[in-house]
Amino acid sequence: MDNNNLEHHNSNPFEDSAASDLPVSDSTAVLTVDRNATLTLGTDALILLDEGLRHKRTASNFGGLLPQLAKTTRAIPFHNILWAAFDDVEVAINYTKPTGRKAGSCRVEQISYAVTDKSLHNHAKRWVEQLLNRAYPSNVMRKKRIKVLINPFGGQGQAQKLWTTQVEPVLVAANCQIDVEQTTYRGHAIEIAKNLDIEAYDVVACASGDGLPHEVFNGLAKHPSPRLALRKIAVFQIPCGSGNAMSLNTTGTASPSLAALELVKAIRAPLDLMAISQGSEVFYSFLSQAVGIVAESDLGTETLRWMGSFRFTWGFLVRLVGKTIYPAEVSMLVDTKDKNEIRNAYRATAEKIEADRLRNVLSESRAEVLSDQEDAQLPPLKYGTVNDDLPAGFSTEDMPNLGNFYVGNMCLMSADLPFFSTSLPSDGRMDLLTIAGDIPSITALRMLTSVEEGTLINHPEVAYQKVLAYRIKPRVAPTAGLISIDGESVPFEPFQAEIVPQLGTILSKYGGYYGFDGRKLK
Ligand SMILES: Nc1ncnc2c1ncn2[C@@H]1O[C@H](COP(=O)(O)OP(=O)(O)OP(=O)(O)O)[C@@H](O)[C@H]1O
Repeated sequence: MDNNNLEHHNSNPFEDSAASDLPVSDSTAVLTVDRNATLTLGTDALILLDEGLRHKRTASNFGGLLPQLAKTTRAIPFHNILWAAFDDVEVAINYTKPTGRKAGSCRVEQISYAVTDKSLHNHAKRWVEQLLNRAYPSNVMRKKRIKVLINPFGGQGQAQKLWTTQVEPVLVAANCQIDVEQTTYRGHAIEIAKNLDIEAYDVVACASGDGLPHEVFNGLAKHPSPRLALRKIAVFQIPCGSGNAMSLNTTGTASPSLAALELVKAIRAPLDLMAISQGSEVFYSFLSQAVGIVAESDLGTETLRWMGSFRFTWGFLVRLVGKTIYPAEVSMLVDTKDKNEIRNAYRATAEKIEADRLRNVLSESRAEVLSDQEDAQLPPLKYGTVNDDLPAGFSTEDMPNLGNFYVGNMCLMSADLPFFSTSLPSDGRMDLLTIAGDIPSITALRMLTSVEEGTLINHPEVAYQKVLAYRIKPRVAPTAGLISIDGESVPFEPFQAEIVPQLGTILSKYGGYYGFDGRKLK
């Protein structure tokens, strides 16, 4: 059963239905503790059977004055269990409990029971280890060593508070080793990642928007052993910014506390990065590049921050309906432009990964260390820079009516907007879509609904292709538009991008995909 479903089904933790989960025949799964309680390792959850702890206020016991013994059962999904220990006196279990509307957040709780019967101590020790094995399947790293970077200005200044109240307690309760640093200037995260002791950490977690992960990938790329640094250190976002696409794609949530749980439980996965060449610079993008409507919606709506994530949708709508165009010359090295092929391949991959994920057999498809054949340095650009002659194999198209040029390496670009539904973290390709700017307004409005459903690819007016590289030259004056790379503004000048397969590493709840259900593409 999906852990998520389990969480929802058991939103009332004292639900008796969980009792059917008990594997009564396996005595090693059961630990009897004091107060006549039993703790049992079920299929997906720890089942707690505790008698006589609840004093109910009912008419029959004089409004609670007489204690009423009630048999109670609590199910705690293994996924929510952060840590367990037995110290020869007590078994203590830390876990997260769903809280908030629609369980949109969680908080740390602890249960503890004494085991006074000494003859049970050896069994208690083994039982706790079994519980930890279920809470942390073999593909999930325990006690991660995490470098935490906090952008004090992230999310309109909320990041530090969100970290302290919602995230740190989860990581502490999971016995993670944490080392916290606030960024003090723009670009600070690049410096920190560049100088990171990569043997001392497993993860860099950014309590920020998408800006800090972008800097961390680029900082690791400047490390003395860049390829090893990008391979060994997993980059993670704790959603504390205004744009939290990375977290939405890798954890399925923009709630800092729920993302913290995924930081504890997610598995490592390779991520393709995109090498961007613009002017004399070369840097890496992990998320997206946009020219035209999306860039304007993202970057040109700062004054509408009060709208929250809706400002993006609003900006998009205004520009779509206004039929804004951004003429450009686009050259692409296309892998496939056959939408059927793209959809079918995605569906097959997503189904396989999801099935493995539910059976906990997903594991990182790549060694954590570089092999002898692999170079420790960054791979050279395959297609040169934007200043070189166009390499062979690129097809060039003049797009005088271009409205939207959007390239993605992840599925969701903001909450509920899966622009790139067929995107995969490491398929060695970028998803590139173009839409003319002068389409009828009614078509534009329909497209917006399709974006929300993840079916934008299905529109005949949308060109959707998987590409290995591209170059775009905007044909309007340099002051005429905006270009957004990973949500940050770059000069309105030609640039070139190429995919660098599996260069980076992330922690992801979904492993090799972003959780988008391929059946929705029909
Ligand atoms: N102390 C600081 N002072 C100024 N800028 C900072 C500081 N720390 C980080 N930054 C910069 O803030 C930028 C945005 O960061 P981030 O994405 O984490 O936040 P955000 O709330 O989503 O903001 P935005 O909407 O501006 O992208 C990054 O480019 C980063 O370099």
